[in-house]
Amino acid sequence: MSPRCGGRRKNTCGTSLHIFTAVYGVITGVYSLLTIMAEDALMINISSAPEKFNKKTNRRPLSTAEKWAQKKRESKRKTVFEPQESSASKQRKINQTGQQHTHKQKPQTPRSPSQRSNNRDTEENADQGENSAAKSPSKVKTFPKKAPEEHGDHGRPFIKTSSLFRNNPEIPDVLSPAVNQVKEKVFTSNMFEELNLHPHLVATLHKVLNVTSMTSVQKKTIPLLLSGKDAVVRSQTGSGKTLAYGIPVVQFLQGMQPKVKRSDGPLAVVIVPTRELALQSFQMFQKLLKPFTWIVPGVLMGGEKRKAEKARLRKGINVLISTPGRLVDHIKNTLSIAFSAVRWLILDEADRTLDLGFEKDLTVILNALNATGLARQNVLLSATLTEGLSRLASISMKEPVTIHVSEGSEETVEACPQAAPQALSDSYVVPERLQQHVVVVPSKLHLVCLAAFILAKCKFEQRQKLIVFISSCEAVEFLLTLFTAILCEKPSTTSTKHTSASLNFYRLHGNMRQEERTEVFQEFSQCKTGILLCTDVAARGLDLPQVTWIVQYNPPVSAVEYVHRVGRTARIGAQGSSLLFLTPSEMAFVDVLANHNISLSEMKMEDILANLMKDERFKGRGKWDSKRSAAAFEQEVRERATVLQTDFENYVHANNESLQTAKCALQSFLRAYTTYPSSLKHIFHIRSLHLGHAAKSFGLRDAPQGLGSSITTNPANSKDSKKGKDKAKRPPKKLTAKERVSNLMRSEYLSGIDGESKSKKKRKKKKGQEEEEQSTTA
Ligand SMILES: Nc1ncnc2c1ncn2[C@@H]1O[C@H](COP(=O)(O)OP(=O)(O)OP(=O)(O)O)[C@@H](O)[C@H]1O
Repeated sequence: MSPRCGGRRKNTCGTSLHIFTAVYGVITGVYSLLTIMAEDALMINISSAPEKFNKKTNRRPLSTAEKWAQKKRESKRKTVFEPQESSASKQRKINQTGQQHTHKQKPQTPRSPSQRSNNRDTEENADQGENSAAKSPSKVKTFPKKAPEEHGDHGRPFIKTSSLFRNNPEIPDVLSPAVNQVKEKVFTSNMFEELNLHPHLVATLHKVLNVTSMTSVQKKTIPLLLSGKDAVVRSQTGSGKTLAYGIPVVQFLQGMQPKVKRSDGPLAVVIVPTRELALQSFQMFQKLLKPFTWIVPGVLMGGEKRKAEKARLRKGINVLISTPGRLVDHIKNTLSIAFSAVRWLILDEADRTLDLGFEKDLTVILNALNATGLARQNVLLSATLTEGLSRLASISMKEPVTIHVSEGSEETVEACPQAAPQALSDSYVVPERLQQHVVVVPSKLHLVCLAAFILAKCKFEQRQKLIVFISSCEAVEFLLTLFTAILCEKPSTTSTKHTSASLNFYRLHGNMRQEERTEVFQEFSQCKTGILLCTDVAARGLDLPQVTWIVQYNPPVSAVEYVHRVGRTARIGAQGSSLLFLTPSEMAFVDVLANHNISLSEMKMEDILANLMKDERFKGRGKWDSKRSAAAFEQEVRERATVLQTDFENYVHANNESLQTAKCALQSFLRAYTTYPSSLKHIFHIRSLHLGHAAKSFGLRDAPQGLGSSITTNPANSKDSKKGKDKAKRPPKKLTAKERVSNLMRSEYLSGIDGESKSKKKRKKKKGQEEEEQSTTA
């Protein structure tokens, strides 16, 4: 080729290049404008109020008029798009925006498709860079880098996932130390007939309670108690401790001479920490006493009408089951309660009863019982015996025998007089067929991860029954409303594949009315599938049949509470699973559990989120088909998680009421977070929480203002502050850690008089005395 020709050609090429560049510029400009509109529409969608799904397309629709109107408004506020701007400077801007973006949603600079894809790459790279800089790559789990095809290059509408998946702390591998998990055999081959019980009692066990062979703890405890000894009993959750004390009490009472009369009053007193547990024990005694109609069981618990309880006490209750607070209430206010005949005192879940707030009540009860001077048998029971228990044992028992069901078989059951209960408290026993898991989830992703897990279990699997433990009553209420609104939504008519089961949510916490609590307890006991969102009020003793999963959405305050929570499943030899949610900063809790011989296996957050692929309601904006790459799959999962989170946020921000509920729930969560004991503060410290990320887990786009000050305020004072200006002006009372724990406990275990104001107590006392006077004169 000659240089001339070459030159001409060069010139021709140069001219063509100019024309091409101009045309390209126009096309790019138009294309960019269209894309901005599309992107803005997406942003509008993210921040707008929740809208109903379009059943045909299964998308969140946004009318063109809305898009344009919003676009116009947005364009006034936003930086004007400048097509002339060099891509390098635009990239700088984008990077700055990306760096500034923490948890505040800021107006975004519009970007061209290629810039958006670059930005996505940059954001991902930045995140991965941060991660890898801090941690060795082998230990760090990150989402795979996106393939270019997922970045909008195929014209897929773009979903902004960055705020949910960006700037999260890294997730190190869980290294659960190997432990020698202690095992207890649940059943023995021995039958109840061998115990020389009343034949009607044995028949009742067979026919009414449907039990034939004894469990290990029953085999050891029943004969010991029948021999008249005091006992401290520890055996794993769901091993039959209730019958272990119920059978000897009934056997003893039915054989009493002269025959028991109602007018004898209480002969056995059973103290349990929660109302539901009181109800459960009462129902068990009702069944056991069926053939012995002259012995009357009765229950007293907070939330019930005192007047009715008094009337029943006056008529006579022989086996009295009560929560500590309500019994103290009656001891102080009801003249007709007399303990002169009491022969048995049972403290079920004794260590919990001893928890802050109940020790005083227990002292009042013990003093009232001791005043009669009658010989009495005392029994303390729990799956976990703690230090406080030895103190109680020493003041309330005579030479107690400690029963500890240990590894192997019934032969290894130990009965050692005077054994110090705390010697047994280092390693806890969990049911052998319980599969324990832990998942490490950054705060921001907590909400979608829980939702994905619930959908996976209760929507796409058969006959699953879940209990989800949450740290505060307000958070339970909030999640119930949110999940009911978003997860229970009617599925698309176009996809019938995975939409058979509907989700049934229940809730249980200490701020509910008693009738409601009882109703929920009964309903959830009987249901075949459902999700119970609850506080620790349901952690102890409750025997809810066929629970398949325990989810600890907020970590427990101790290893002891962990054991009791997971103990709501895998009961009496059945199978069950548990899942503990931890944030990366809370991972050391795994070691705390390992110190008590509890070992967990890891479940991956990504695997849980991947369950969203089964739910077409949350699908991303592009066309998804299963033949695409693993990275595309990962991206689709992220998009679905973002769609779900967006739905949550839209719901929360739709009106002031839902916004306040979310803020209140976040506040109570933070308040609960301050109540971890000092021994665990290095793991669960309020300072290690990222408030913005925590806010996201309550569907809030920002951390509300003034959170820090409100979480140190006494919640009990909040009502007072509304009463008058003077009170509101007073600086909030700073509480000690102990007071804060105590407040929390009272709200969870409200048992009648706890937590009431002094004036209210006074009024009730006066009313009680009046009633008493009336009834004695009548
Ligand atoms: N010998 C038995 N055979 C079969 N089932 C039994 C037997 N004893 C008790 N059960 C059943 O086992 C379940 C668990 O019993 P229970 O609630 O007494 O356990 P627990 O040890 O008190 O548990 P937790 O420590 O959680 O309070 C109950 O449904 C009970 O009816």
